[in-house]
Amino acid sequence: MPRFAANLTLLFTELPFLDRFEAAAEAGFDAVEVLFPYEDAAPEVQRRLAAFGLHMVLINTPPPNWTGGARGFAAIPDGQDRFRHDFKRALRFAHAFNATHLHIMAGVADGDAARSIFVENLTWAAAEAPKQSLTIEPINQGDMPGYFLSDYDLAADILGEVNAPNLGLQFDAYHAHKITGDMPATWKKVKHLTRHIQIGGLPDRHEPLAGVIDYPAWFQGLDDGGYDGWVSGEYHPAGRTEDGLSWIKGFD
Ligand SMILES: O=C(O)C(=O)[C@H](O)CO
Ligand SMILES: [Mg+2]
Repeated sequence: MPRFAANLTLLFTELPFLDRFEAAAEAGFDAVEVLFPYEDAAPEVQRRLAAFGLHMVLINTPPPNWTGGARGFAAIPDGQDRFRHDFKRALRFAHAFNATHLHIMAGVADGDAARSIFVENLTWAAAEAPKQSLTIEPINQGDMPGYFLSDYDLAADILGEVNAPNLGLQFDAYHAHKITGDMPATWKKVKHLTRHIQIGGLPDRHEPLAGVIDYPAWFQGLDDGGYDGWVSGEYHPAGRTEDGLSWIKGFD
């Protein structure tokens, strides 16, 4: 089975944020990710990671206000100062947590100006943080209307143009199905670009079980294909988080 991580922004929300680390460790996870770990003091998060033997797989560059606010600044033509300021801050958090990946959020934008500023900002970020793995993630338009990056061909083109060794694709299987209608075929096209995977069930982004996407078969394919990155559960549990974790235990 792949190496699994728990997204603590979406999982274990029965508990206050800082208590989710212990719950994830007790449920059998060795690693976690947190979309926006900017509201709690970094040393407190570090303490929880160490206390429960957890690795931080990923954090995101910050939007100012996640609830109904911006979705990032990397592709916003007049948002370059904001993006660079936020990126440096995000990098400090990523270093403090020893996070494997930092996901750069593009924001809501479209057109040629957005594409060129995205390439420019990614090129700058990759040079600014040569030792940090950076990712970009296509997100479906239904969940995030107007998000700049919602196309895998565009993501592949941009990665090719930036051509930085520390920048790669974040492949969210739930978004991939929503965007292309054929997640396994999309995976085959982009797996060579991918450095992090997230998963969730279809159609409602609940547990990643067998269904529209045959997750048991796909996990086997990841193993057979030698994928050695993390696979993170990023979904809204249908009930109690602990009751829906058969996917980390071989679907028993
Ligand atoms: O929406 C997702 O799938 C993500 O992974 C983003 O990081 C933020 O929502
Ligand atoms: Mg995702």
